Amino acid sequence: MLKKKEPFLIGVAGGISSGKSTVCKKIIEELAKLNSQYQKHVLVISLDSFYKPLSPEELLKLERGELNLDHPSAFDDELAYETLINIINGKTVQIPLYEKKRYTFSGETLTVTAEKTPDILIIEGILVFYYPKIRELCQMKLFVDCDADTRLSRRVLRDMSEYNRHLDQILSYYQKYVKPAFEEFCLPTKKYADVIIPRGAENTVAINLIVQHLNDYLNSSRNESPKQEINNLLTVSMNSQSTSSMNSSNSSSPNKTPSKRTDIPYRPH
Ligand SMILES: Nc1ncnc2c1ncn2[C@@H]1O[C@H](COP(=O)(O)OP(=O)(O)O)[C@@H](O)[C@H]1O
Ligand SMILES: Nc1ccn([C@@H]2O[C@H](COP(=O)(O)O)[C@@H](O)[C@H]2O)c(=O)n1
Repeated sequence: MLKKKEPFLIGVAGGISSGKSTVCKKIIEELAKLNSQYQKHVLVISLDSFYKPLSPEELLKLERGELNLDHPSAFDDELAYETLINIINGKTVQIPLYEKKRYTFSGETLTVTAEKTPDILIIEGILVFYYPKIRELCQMKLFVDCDADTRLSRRVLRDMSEYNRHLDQILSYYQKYVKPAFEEFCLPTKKYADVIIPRGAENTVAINLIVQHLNDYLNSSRNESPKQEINNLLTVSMNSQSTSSMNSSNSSSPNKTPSKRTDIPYRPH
């Protein structure tokens, strides 16, 4: 059996509640429709999995609305980068699952082993393109564009219905931290995107172009045994883990060469 090709890394950035996760799901669904014969493996990782754990003092600050979870320093970008590198190099990694509602990690992790190395790896989050090392690792960069009113209204609905947060708390946090951080750290990274997606998952033209490109990549990366059953789609979302399946065709390879990363450091165990 020939060695499996390393995963194709996609970065998906955009403001809060812009539709990043929904775009990821849509890409996966549409890819599955194009590929009917072979199991493919797509792994979506949220940058939320790399929030720095909060100390009891920091949790108290958060309760007082004095801790900024939208600032680049809130994430362990080095750990996120190393995790991506290790997945790309076929190493076993543990990805912690973050619970937004409780501002903490659930204690559960998703294990990605060499056998489960994905064909396509997606990292999504507000600041995915802020960190140069992560940004430069991405072979395809997508920025989900959505107006601020829509994002805020989605955020209010989500925080109230899913996380039982109070309206005044949500709005003051938004004004104090979320909006300024979007303007200072997220929006300026839009320029790095290969594709800017207005209207998110509803933008079928953009989604279809992206999916076609990925399908070409999948069909040109057939250096694994064709009948090899690769584990199903794995999705790590902000606060949940779900598994579903996705198929891909192994038929006529268009032999296209997707953009290739260079200088990926090899990280031994
Ligand atoms: N194109 C869209 N039209 C309408 N609602 C959407 C659209 N994209 C996402 N949503 C909804 O907005 C909310 C936030 O979307 P999500 O994909 O979770 O955003 P993000 O991952 O950027 O935080 C969800 O309730 C989702 O169903
Ligand atoms: N426990 C937490 C941690 C972060 N947030 C907010 O999530 C936003 C980013 O996630 P998106 O899915 O909206 O991109 C960011 O604005 C954080 O303030 C949270 O609500 N709870």
